[in-house]
Amino acid sequence: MTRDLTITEVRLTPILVADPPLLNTQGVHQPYTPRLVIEVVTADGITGVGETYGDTKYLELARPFADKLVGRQVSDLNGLFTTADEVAVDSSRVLGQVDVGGLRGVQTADKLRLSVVSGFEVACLDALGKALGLPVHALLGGKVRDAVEYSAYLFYKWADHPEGVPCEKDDWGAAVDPAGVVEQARVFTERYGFTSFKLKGGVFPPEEEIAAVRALAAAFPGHPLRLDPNGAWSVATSLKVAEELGDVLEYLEDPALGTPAMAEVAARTGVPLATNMCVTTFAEIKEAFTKNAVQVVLSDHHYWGGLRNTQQLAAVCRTFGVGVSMHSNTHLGISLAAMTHVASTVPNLHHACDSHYPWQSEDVLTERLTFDGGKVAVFDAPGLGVELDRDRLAFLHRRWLDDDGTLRDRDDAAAMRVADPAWVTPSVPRW
Ligand SMILES: O=C([O-])C(=O)C[C@H](O)[C@@H](O)C(=O)[O-]
Ligand SMILES: [Mg+2]
Repeated sequence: MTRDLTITEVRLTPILVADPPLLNTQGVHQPYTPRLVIEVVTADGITGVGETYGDTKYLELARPFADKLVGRQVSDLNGLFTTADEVAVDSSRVLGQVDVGGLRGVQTADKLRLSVVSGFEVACLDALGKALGLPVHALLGGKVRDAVEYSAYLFYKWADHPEGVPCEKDDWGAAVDPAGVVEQARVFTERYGFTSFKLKGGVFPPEEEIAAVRALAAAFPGHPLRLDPNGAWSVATSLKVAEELGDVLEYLEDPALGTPAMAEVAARTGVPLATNMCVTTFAEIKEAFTKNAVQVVLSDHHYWGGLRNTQQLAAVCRTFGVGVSMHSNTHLGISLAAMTHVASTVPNLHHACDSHYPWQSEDVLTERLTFDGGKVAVFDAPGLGVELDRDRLAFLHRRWLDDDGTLRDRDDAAAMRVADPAWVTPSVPRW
């Protein structure tokens, strides 16, 4: 049977999804965070879905990009990149800018484009898979595992967003000390069966975060542990933490900011270093790998440009003997499905991937994805194997429409200022 894979329509739906008060070195998560849901429709009436960042700068690019795709084939995945290059990026969005205050490294025009392309690539792969009756992992060459392991992503957290701020309540409670962190980890294991743990650090002075990791090690002996202060420490502080926690850490994630500082730390500790901050583009690989600055790259299909670029990154890492795993920030089930498909095809994935999904009480799918024993089973249904819940999508879009603009761009420092008007983004190194 021949199929008409021509794209006849692209729908873009920006939404705001509930987010708990999770703390990081920049500040705190807003009560609602923007995401963009992308749908591509083919001449045969097949719809593919994708998801990416929904902040204004991404929407500004996604709209003209979407217009250019009408009339093209969903199978023309390579063409997405050349088409994206034709869309102008407002230089004020990228010059001297960093992503989410630096949490995802530098901001460049290319990275901005790739962050948009990734959502469309996933939507095209979903549509193509549905048209061919094949799961996305088959389009990527086939899965090498039937389930993908994720780690519990622990956060220091307030019980509630600041008083008076409209928000959705969550049932996780507060975690602002070692006992709270261990309790949160227990809930993660009970609800999802995770066996490895990552703590988002850079929030409290290093001694307190060392104590929290020590408490985790005592509560979960032998389980892989990670600590990620998002580059908040000096080289000296990073080395001190590495020395104190070296016996229990699987890796230390971005202890210090930038490749030269990471290389200095790496040269003086045996603890492996992971990053989603100094290697975030192909252009950054050469310096980091030749300086031996990182031992694990945390890929993220959103900003690396999609699932096939993630496979290419994994191949480069394999060539250099560098490990690979996955970074995550707030995302929904479409992206978790996409992450799981690509992760299932990467042979050299030796660490459990990060996922924020357990923190998201809201989704746009008819059925939430589930973790069993800390793993997500790889779907074998055509495409991504997920279905959009149009009522939920409309509800979350209505929230975005009703917002006066304050929540449409993620800003953890601004969210912190609601609780602490004197808060300024800490200069780095903070400790
Ligand atoms: O370094 C990381 O793993 C992240 O930046 C992940 C997320 O952005 C996390 O820090 C957050 O959302 O606060
Ligand atoms: Mg990180």
